[in-house]
This record gives sequence, C-alpha cells and structure tokens, in this order.
Amino acid sequence: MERNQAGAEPDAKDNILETRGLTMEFRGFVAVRNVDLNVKRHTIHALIGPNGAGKTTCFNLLTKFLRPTAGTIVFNGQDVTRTGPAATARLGMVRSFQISSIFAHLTVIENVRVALQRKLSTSFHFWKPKSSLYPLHARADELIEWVGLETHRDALAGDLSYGRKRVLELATTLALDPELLLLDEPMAGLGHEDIGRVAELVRRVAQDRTVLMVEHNLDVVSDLSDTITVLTRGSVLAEGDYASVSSNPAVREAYIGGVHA
Ligand SMILES: Nc1ncnc2c1ncn2[C@@H]1O[C@H](COP(=O)(O)OP(=O)(O)OP(=O)(O)O)[C@@H](O)[C@H]1O
Repeated sequence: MERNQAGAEPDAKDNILETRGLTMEFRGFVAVRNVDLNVKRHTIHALIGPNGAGKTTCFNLLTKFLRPTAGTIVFNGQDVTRTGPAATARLGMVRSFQISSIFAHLTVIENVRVALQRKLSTSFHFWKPKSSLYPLHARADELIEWVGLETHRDALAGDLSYGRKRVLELATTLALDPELLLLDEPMAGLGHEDIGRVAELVRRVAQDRTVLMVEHNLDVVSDLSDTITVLTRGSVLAEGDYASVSSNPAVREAYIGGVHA
C-alpha cells in the first residue's frame, strides 16, 4: 500500500480523490450539481444529507455506475472520469456493500479465496501452477482472522448472521487490496452490536487505506469520520469535521422536518 509518495507533500494537498464540478442531470432534473470533493488519503470521509440530497447519485458517479453530465473525477492524480467500473476497481478504488458479493453456497474461506483469485486473475497469474495458489490460501486465512471470522471459517456464507455477512463482504472487498474503499451505507440493516463491530473494522481499514462512505447513521458518522461533506439538493452545503458541520445553522436547517440521513 502506498502511503505518501516520496517527494509529494504529505499535507492537505494529498488528496486520493478529487472531483471538480461533478454534475448529473436526469432529463432536466439536476440530481448532483457542481460538486467539488477532496478526499484526503488515509482518512474516513462521509457523505451525508437529507433524503433525496444526491448522495447515492454522487456515489454511483464515483464508482462509475453512472457517467456524469459534466465534471471530472481524479483518483491518485489520474483522470478516471471516463474509466469503467472494473478498470477503476483495478486502479484501487473499490466499492463494497452495494451488490452482495457473497456466494451463499460457499464457505467463508472459499468466498475470500474466490475474491483473491479474482484479484490474481486480473493480474494475469491464472495460468500459473496450482501450487502458486498456496500463498493465496495463507492470505485468505489472514484476512478471515483480520476481520474476526476465524471461528466461522468453514461455515456456509448463507448461514451467517446478517452482521457477519457484512463483515465477510468487507473481507472479500479487502481481498482486492483497495487503496480507496467506497462504502454504501455500511451500517444499513445492522443491529446495535453489529454496528459497533463493523464500525471498528472500518476504523481499522482506514489505518492504511482511505474510506469514503455514504452513511445514514449520524452516530457512526460522528464517531468515525475525519471529514464530512453535507449535500442538499445535489449541492455541497457544508464540509468539515463533525463538530463544525453539526453546529452549522444551514445544516441544521436542512435536516429539520426530514427523516435525516
Ligand atoms: N435515474 C434517475 N432518474 C431521475 N431522477 C433520479 C434518478 N436517480 C436519482 N434521481 C433523483 O435525484 C435525486 C437524488 O437522489 P439520490 O438517490 O441520489 O439521493 P440520496 O441523497 O441518496 O437520497 P436517500 O437518502 O433517500 O437515498 C432525487 O430527487 C431522485 O429522485
């Protein structure tokens, strides 16, 4: 994992992801308007906002599931605005929690191995002899242990609790060795205990990676995030740490009356 590159300024300029003027229009309706995002390396950055604010649209633009009407997306200094989802993932910007990547009929360890093999095959190692997969087995065990699923290693993924499935999804995403992890509502549908467990994992993931998440649970957002961008009606309303955005009168106003993010 690359940390600050030698010679680069290890300061506020070290953005792993930047958007400029990001705009998405659906037949005349502007869902995302002129959004400039600056996601700093090795931070947890949250995207929040009232319902319909444009968070999901913005997320889909970043993960390349939508193509912007205008604006640019730059990842690690490279313009990826027109790069497809798979190629973007190979560059190190990987989304999780949106589409279930878990195979219910495979065991926990098999799921992680499949994810690792996918990573390997994209590196054109698939033709190598089977023995070359042994390091992969060791890595799979390491990942399982890292996320705390070792006692469920041989359980069928389909039999796991909802919270553990979420953790396994995180493990399979980490198998792709992302530099920037994009999480779409990682706490959605989880009970109190699982929220604590997944939040702790996200915090650990961010020790040497960057996390950008759309999250509705404001307790989790306040607890985890270094930077929060608040969207309303497709535009950035405020940005900063939790203390500054939560005391911002415009942010409070935007949340009044709504089922908030
Ligand atoms: N494919 C689409 N076609 C037309 N309008 C869309 C489309 N996708 C989203 N929108 C509109 O764009 C706006 C932003 O939607 P989006 O789902 O991005 O908001 P959100 O902040 O994620 O909301 P929520 O918190 O409710 O998920 C909404 O008014 C929505 O109806």
